[in-house]
Amino acid sequence: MNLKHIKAIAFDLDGTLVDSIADLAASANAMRQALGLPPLDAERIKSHVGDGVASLVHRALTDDKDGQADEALWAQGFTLFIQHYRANLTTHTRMYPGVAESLNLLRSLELPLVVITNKSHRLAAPLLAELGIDSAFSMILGGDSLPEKKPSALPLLHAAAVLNVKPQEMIMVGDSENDILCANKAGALAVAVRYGYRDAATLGADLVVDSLVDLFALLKKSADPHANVRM
Ligand SMILES: O=C(O)COP(=O)(O)O
Ligand SMILES: [Mg+2]
Repeated sequence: MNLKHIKAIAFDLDGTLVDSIADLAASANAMRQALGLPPLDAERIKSHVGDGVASLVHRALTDDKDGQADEALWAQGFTLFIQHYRANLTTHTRMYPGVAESLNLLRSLELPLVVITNKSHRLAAPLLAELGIDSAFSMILGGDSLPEKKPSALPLLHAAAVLNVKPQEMIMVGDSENDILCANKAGALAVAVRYGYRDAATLGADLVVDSLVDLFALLKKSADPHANVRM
């Protein structure tokens, strides 16, 4: 695929734009403590992140990736988690190195930028606002914005339709299998970041980058009429 044809870029949030593990782990452990459960390791909680808050609460209560907590316990846990996390979206959460700079650079290429996350919209939007980068994005799709979330192609297809571009003209940048599957099913270019919550080398992305600055450099080069960048 030639990067010259790229007309819009979608970004995953957790593990791609921001490192949110410390705050997610603190909220999961505050929930566990309120329910009389011992704390879990942040690394353990990291392995439970990626399919949205409802699923994280099940996994954090059972400490099992496929675990389903009892319905009443889950409902209590969900409320406790959201209360704590809403108040601590950016206590420790920061952008990864190069993110703020690359968003500005990418905007200079006049490409619309969107966020497609499995986090609830009501958490994702204020998180981006607190970090001062919400205005970089023309759309923020949360895991609860549409009937299906990643790994479904729906959020990416929806973004493409709203932006009036073909999914094949979009890049999805992410850190997990959900992002790559979403991109593949939509027909978009799948780019993985090496620093995220999963091992990027195993995801089967079309391209793996060390930083979003590298992605900008590739796009800029391919926009140069004298360059011939193919991947
Ligand atoms: O909140 C999650 O579970 C993961 O969110 P992400 O899709 O931004 O990685
Ligand atoms: Mg992610």
